Amino acid sequence: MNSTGFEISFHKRLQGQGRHFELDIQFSSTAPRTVIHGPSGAGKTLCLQAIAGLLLPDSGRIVFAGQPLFDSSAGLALPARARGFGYLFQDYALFPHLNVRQNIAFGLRRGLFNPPRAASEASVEHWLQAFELQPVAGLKPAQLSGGQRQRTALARALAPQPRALLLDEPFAALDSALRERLREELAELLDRLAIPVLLISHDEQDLLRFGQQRLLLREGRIVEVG
Ligand SMILES: Nc1ncnc2c1ncn2[C@@H]1O[C@H](COP(=O)(O)OP(=O)(O)OP(=O)(O)O)[C@@H](O)[C@H]1O
Repeated sequence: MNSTGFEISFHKRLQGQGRHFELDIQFSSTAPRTVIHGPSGAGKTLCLQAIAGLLLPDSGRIVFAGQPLFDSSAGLALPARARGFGYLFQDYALFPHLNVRQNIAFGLRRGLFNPPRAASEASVEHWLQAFELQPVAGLKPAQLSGGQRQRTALARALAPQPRALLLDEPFAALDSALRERLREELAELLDRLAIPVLLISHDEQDLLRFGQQRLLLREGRIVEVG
């Protein structure tokens, strides 16, 4: 039994517009940082969504830290909010009508942890400071730079103290200079937080920086583990 990382084995068939796509995912991981990489269209985002609870597999098991989150044979499918993961979407999915502070606070009010108001405010201030977002705390996402948007989304994912972080191409929306800087910043931050990370990317540099364990995904299957 792997009681610290992911134990994943599931199947999902998606059908749409005369095409179909099959995901048949099997891996287990104990490394603090795992990268799933592979070409565009390989199924990386769908795989991460299934682990997060945003996509329901047809069958199989998804276990984290020894706890089953999905088990088709037992009729178990925990909803996303009960899985305790922080999730960073490829386009960050910030709420456009909320400012930076409100975006970060959102997960605290709605989340599993539901802390008292004072603790929630302290946590938001902590993350504003940690990511140097105080000067833009009152701005809406459309008024932010790419890097500020990414840091806001990361702060929102981290504020509820998730037990693991799921990152979908965290640097893809950034220009190359900023991408390198934020990659370094995030790697250092994650070292300090000691929180398990599952990251998907098709960028070789992400693989080098984050890929303690590397899983190559092709056509819906993990074909290489390194
Ligand atoms: N609802 C759906 N119905 C049918 N096929 C789908 C559906 N959603 C995604 N797909 C297909 O599944 C495949 C995998 O998509 P996915 O977004 O997971 O790829 P990816 O590896 O994350 O790609 P990228 O690196 O470009 O983001 C694609 O071919 C996509 O067209």
